[in-house]
Amino acid sequence: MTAIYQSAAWAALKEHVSTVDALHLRDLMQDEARCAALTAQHGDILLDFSRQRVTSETMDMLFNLCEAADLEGKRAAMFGGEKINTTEGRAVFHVALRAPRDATMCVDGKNVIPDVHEVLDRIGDFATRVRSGEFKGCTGKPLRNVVSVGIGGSYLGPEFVYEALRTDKEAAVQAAGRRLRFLANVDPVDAKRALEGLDPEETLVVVVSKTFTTAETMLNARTLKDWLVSHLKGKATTEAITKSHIVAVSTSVEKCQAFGVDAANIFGFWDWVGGRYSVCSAVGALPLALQYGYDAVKAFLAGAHDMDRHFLEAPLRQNLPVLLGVLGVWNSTFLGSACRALLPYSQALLRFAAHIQQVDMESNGKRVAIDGTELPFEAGEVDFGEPGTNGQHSFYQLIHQGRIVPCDFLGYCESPAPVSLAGEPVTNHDELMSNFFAQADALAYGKTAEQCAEEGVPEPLRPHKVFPGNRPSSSLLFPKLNAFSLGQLLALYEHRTGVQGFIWGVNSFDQWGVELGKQLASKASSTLEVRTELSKARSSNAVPEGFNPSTTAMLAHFLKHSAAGKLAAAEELATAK
Ligand SMILES: O=P(O)(O)OC[C@H]1O[C@](O)(CO)[C@@H](O)[C@@H]1O
Repeated sequence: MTAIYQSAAWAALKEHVSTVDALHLRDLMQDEARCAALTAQHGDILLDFSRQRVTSETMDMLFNLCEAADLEGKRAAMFGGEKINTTEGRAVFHVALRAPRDATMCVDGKNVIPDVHEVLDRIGDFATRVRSGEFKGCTGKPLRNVVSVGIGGSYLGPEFVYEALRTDKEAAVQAAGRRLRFLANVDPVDAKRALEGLDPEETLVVVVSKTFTTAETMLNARTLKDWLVSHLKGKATTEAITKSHIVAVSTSVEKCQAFGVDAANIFGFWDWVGGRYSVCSAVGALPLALQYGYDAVKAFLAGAHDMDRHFLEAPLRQNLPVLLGVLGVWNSTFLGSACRALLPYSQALLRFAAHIQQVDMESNGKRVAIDGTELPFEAGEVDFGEPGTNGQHSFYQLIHQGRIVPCDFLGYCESPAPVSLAGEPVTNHDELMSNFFAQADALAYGKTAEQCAEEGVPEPLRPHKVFPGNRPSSSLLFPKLNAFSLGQLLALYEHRTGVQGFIWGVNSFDQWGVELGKQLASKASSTLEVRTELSKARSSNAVPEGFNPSTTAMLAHFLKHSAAGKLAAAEELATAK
């Protein structure tokens, strides 16, 4: 297959850029037929991409590019369980995690759906027993608190969904009297914050790790095990404490058992689930079912599945993930915007951008094509975002008058927590949404020097008050935020990332780029080992070996200034033994 960047479709788009550069959204938005054509709908979800710098010709060319990239073939291969993650020799089958029980979806000729639902059933049963108090702590107390220990894909997705459902009426009822905390960072501050105010007798620790080898997660898991044992040791054996207070989610049952987790308390998933695509597995399903009940999880999975069907079956021109994907490729590869802003006008989605940062940037932040050849263009976008209207008072100055940053605006017609004050002309949600509508238009239309003059802006100030406009954005309008629509939103953005990777010809499902930093970190960590090198800590002037001059100097500075803390820690340990 010809490399996509050598295709006629790619060359045509390159050529077409100058045509679009001669146009301004201010004029394009006057064309009602164009605006109507640049919308798409899935059920009650409306996507309006008329504020994208495209004409119908641009869209035709982008769909030619999809054909040249064999997008539909690659999509079918993914849904067919083929091992499209060639560098790891794995299928990419997160869609199977949310398929109905009667579906048949195979990897290596084996239908994986029975296994998927066997784990989901166990999660439903376990969550019900913990929430009812049938499954108790080792001292007989109900386990009201859950601390989910995991990082990256074993944390960001579950936390995004947890935060999003906190203000959902039904979910809030189900969460009454319960606490769910996340511990991701190896920074001891994160452990302190996660455990703040928690009674160990009422706390269940869920250790979440696809590999069960990630350094941060395993050290945090040992730290929390130590916390439980040190507080409960007078009341039960370590084995009994572990059996009642520690469960695990992983693809490696053996490693979980080696950590001491009882086999009945291990919830598996499979290597065909990428970490950053794992929120629909036990990674998300278990902590969320413990907090909100299993019905919320079922609704979330059903929403994701609904979007999977849409992605698989809808014609490309009416296919929301495909439209968002091709527009992302157009803005970044052809119009040269390296960044993209995710702007949910919903405070409940405060952790959405963080999750999509990993989904998108760990997937498409690649320098070589899937066959290993170097790419002559930059793949991947730099994603960032903040809920509206907060972002308006932070980085919107730049997106209006600084560099061009394509934006995705997300909004909901209904608020999960409506407020309307007597005497106020609009409800609080309407006030929020008026900004949702206004900001996209302000970016598109801008304000000219002539308009500034008409407003009486003094000459010298005009250049500062001109808004160039012509800044692209898409607007997504959902009816309301609940577990089902959250599943739809998640799958929409997962598939958007997949579409871009399929077009760019990269492997969106591996992440070799995270390894070097980890290797160097474990090398540095061995230098900073305290417990066995008690003596070394005393002589804080020990010069670390094996590093470049600047790292050596920094390590020496760190050792010098942290020796005191370490000495205290080491002596405390020595006396404790
Ligand atoms: O779930 P695990 O195996 O602990 O990995 C955590 C995260 O670390 C990464 O491998 C990156 O380092 C992510 O891809 C993954 O989501």
